[in-house]
Amino acid sequence: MDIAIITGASSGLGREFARHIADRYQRLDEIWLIARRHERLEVLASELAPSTHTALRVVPLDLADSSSYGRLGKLLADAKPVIRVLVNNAGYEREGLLRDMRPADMLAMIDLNVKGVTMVNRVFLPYMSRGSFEIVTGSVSAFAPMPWQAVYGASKAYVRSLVFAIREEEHPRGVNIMLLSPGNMDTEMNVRGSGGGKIGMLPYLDLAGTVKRSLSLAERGCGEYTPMTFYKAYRLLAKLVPSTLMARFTRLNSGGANGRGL
Ligand SMILES: NC(=O)C1=CN([C@@H]2O[C@H](COP(=O)(O)OP(=O)(O)OC[C@H]3O[C@@H](n4cnc5c(N)ncnc54)[C@H](OP(=O)(O)O)[C@@H]3O)[C@@H](O)[C@H]2O)C=CC1
Ligand SMILES: N[C@@H](C=O)C(=O)O
Repeated sequence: MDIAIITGASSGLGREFARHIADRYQRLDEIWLIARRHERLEVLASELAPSTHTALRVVPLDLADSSSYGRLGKLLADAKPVIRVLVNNAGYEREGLLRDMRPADMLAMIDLNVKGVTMVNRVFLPYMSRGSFEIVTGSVSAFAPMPWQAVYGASKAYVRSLVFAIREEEHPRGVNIMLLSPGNMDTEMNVRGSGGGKIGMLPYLDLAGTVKRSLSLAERGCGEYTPMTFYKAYRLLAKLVPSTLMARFTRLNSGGANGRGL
């Protein structure tokens, strides 16, 4: 049984991936939609059902909760699928001065963006084989330290490092892993116009275009995709300039002394 799996499918980028995958890979037997909000996933599944022969499986899970990995392992052991496409996308973001942040928010980012993204790989990679590919959603926030988004940026820097390492581990058996590093996207996480800071004035990506291009690049074995020339230039800048100086620059873009939205 050939399947695709999308985490964070209940909104934003993940939901867009689900729509495109259902349309693009009509030969899949099942698509598994994972997120916490069960009803949202059910609505998406019924929206997609009329235009695909692929079965849609709603898998409501909290990927920040360690017990979910065992439950996924059990589902996989029962179904014994070949995972053709994996979109490891669920993410959580809260910002503020680290010394003032709610510990629960900080832990939620670490539990999902670091632990969850890592364990999704551990659980699913053994079921992927030659020709399969994974897209992991990182962020431009990984390129340089991000004052007022310190934990989120660091969690995405972890993702970036993880992806490039396991990409090499998986290459010999023909499984491609691609890091997608988006800039601003108008989703629940970052509703356009809702923040007071300067980051909100940076360009926003077109979700459909980003998803289409990501799938075609990952299919072809690409390892990294940063949409938009503006964010590619930022990636290059962050490579050339020392991190301490970059942090000063990103601090200004985060809203200066008061930070973004504070
Ligand atoms: N929006 C932006 O500007 C940018 C976003 N990103 C990254 O893109 C990815 C997608 O985010 P985006 O679509 O923008 O944001 P959304 O908030 O719209 O989507 C986040 C998704 O993650 C799911 N999710 C959150 N927490 C958990 C959890 N504990 N367990 C399982 N699923 C969870 C949410 O579903 P539910 O709440 O139902 O669990 C939702 O489906 C994230 O990794 C984000 O960090 C990167 C760069 C920029
Ligand atoms: N979530 C984003 C910003 O708020 C990002 O990853 O840049």
